[in-house]
Amino acid sequence: MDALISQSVQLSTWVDLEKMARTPSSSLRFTQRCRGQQRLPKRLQPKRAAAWYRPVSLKISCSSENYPASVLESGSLPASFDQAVILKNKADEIEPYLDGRCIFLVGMMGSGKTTVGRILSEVLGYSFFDSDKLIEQGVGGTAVAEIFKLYGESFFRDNETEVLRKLSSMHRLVVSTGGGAVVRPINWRYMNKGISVWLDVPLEALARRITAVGTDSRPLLHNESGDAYTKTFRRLSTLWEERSEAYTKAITTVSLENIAAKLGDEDVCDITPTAIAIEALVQIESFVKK
Ligand SMILES: Nc1ncnc2c1ncn2[C@@H]1O[C@H](COP(=O)(O)OP(=O)(O)OP(=O)(O)O)[C@@H](O)[C@H]1O
Ligand SMILES: O=C(O)C1=C[C@@H](O)[C@@H](O)[C@H](O)C1
Repeated sequence: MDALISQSVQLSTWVDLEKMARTPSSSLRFTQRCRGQQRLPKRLQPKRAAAWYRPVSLKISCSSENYPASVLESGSLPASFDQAVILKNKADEIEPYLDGRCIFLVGMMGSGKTTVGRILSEVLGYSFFDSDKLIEQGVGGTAVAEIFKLYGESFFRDNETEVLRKLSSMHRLVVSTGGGAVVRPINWRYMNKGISVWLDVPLEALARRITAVGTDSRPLLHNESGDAYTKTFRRLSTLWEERSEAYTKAITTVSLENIAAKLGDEDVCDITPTAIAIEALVQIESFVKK
């Protein structure tokens, strides 16, 4: 036990968070889906994810600076409209209301916390942290799957709580949390010092994304049988039953089904990370302006 304790995260020594947080993400790039992409049968679609979106130059886009950022709320977003402009306008509009509060993204594994979190940090001029990565650094660069194997899940969870505690005392961060961070009530005390945002993605879409990138780095998906999609979907369903209620403790929710309905998309997998980031800002706005 002593050995375990001595290996637990010493945040003050393993990473200078304060210093890193003073350096906001530098590359300001925005993304947009390639609309011309050929449709494949659903089960073959996951590989689209990585190539889905292309960078959009903000300089070119900014000509339509005063376009109403509430366009997504009204559900009237034209398919070809430059989402990067809407995103940037919305970020500029709400940033002063945040008062430097951190944004904690929660959601099942594969829900896009890292992808969307990076976009949000860039447009808000915040720093981005991935709590899984911080835990790995704290355990000498050991991968999450290895930490589970060597020391067990509760060791991992203790370190996760410590990381969240530390991050919650800081400002101007966007944090991508681990999929299971919602389970411990104490973590909510830390995350809700800032603004928590639940990315609510249907299980089928999660299973497709995760199958596309593989389950090696996700220890909780290792013990199922069957083909990759089926076992991922099955395990996600069990985790969902255990956790769905916990996710509702988030201060705000971004539902991909709601976005799909607003945009007229029939498939949640067609929603770009940029559109999800816009909706996150819209939801955060309704909380901070309350
Ligand atoms: N809107 C999206 N559409 C399609 N694919 C996406 C979208 N958002 C993320 N992805 C893809 O899904 C996978 C998981 O995304 P990401 O790593 O951002 O999720 P996460 O919630 O941080 O996952 P984890 O909790 O397991 O670390 C990645 O391959 C990413 O490219
Ligand atoms: O859903 C979960 O419990 C996890 C998700 C990952 O982000 C990691 O935090 C870890 O693999 C556990």
